[in-house]
Amino acid sequence: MKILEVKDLTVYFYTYAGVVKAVEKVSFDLYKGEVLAIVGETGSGKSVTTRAITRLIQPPGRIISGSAIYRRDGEEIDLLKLPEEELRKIRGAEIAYVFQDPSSALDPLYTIGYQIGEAVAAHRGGKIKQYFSEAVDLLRRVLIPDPESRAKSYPHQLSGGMKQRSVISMAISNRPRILIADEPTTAVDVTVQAQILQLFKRLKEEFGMSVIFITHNMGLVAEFADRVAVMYGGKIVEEAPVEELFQNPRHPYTKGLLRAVVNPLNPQGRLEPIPGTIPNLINPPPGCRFHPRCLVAIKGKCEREEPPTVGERHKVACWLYV
Ligand SMILES: Nc1ncnc2c1ncn2[C@@H]1O[C@H](COP(=O)(O)OP(=O)(O)OP(=O)(O)O)[C@@H](O)[C@H]1O
Ligand code: NI
Repeated sequence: MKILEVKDLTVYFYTYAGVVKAVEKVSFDLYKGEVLAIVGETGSGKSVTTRAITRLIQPPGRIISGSAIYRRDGEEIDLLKLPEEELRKIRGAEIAYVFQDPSSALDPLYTIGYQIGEAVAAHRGGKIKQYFSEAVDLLRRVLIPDPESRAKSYPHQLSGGMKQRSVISMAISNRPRILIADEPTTAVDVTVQAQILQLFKRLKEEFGMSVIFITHNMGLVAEFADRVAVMYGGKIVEEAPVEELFQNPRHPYTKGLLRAVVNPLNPQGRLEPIPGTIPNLINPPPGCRFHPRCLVAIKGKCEREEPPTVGERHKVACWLYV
C-alpha cells in the first residue's frame, strides 16, 4: 500500500547567479512499512526533495509544481496544497525528520528529557513534565544506556552518537507513520550508523513505520533498504528493489556508482565521485542531464531529448532502454 506518492515535484532556488533548478519533475512512491534509500552525489537534490514533501523549503527556494499525496486512513491529502496550519500538525508528528546535524536539533539550555517531553507535548498537549517517564522510555528504545540519568543530561554531556539517538527518540516520540532521515549517520562511526539503521528497521517492524533515508554509504543501503532511488542532477534516474538494483543496475550513472563501491580500497562502500563534475543546475545540460559524463551516450539523442522513465518495479530514465 502506498503511503506517499510524490509526483512531478519541481523546486527552484532564485539566486543572484540565476535560477537553480534543484529538483525537476521528481516522482516516487513510498510504501507502508518499507525503507526507501535515496542515494546520489552531493548536490543531486536528495535533501531538497525530502524537505519539500512537507514544504520545508526556505526562500529563495520555491516549490514550483507537483504533488505529494499522503494516504491516511483512506484519506488522500496533498501535502503541497494543505493549509500551513494543518500541515504543521502532520509535520513532526505523522511525518518526522532526523536531520544531518544532531547538535542543531538540540537546545543546549535544556535537558534531553525535557526536550523529548516538549516534542511529545507539542502534539499531544499537556505539561512537558508529565511526559518525563515517556522520555526515559523513548531513550531506552533507542538503546541509550542508563536512560534515567541520560534524560537529565544536557546535550553537551553526551557523545555525538548519543545526541543522534536522542534526536531520533524525539523524532519517533509521536510514532510517525513516515520517518525521513537525512544522513542520520555522518556524525557517528559506521558501527553506530548500522545500529541506528537496525533500530529503524525494528521500529518499522514494530509499528509499520515507513522510512526514507538519505545516505552516501552503499553498504548501509545494501543492508537496510528495501528499495532504492538514485538521484542525479535534480532527477531520479533509477528506482528499484535493493537486490535488483545491486544485481542489475541499468542506468549508466548507477553502474558508475556501484563500480566505485565494489572497490576493495573502499571497504566502507562510500560513494566515490565518478569521472566528470556534477552539472551546473542553473544551466543544466539539455536532454539527459547525465549525458556529458556518460560513456555510452547515444549521439543525436541523449544531448537533445530528455529520456522518459520506463518500467514498473524497476524504473529507469535512460534512452538505452526506451
Ligand atoms: N538555499 C539554497 N540556495 C541556492 N541553492 C540551493 C539552496 N539549497 C540547495 N540548493 C541547491 O539545490 C541543489 C540540491 O541540493 P541538495 O541539498 O538537495 O543536495 P543533496 O543531494 O542533499 O546533497 P548532499 O549529499 O551534499 O547533502 C544543489 O545544487 C544546491 O546547490
Ligand atoms: Ni543533502
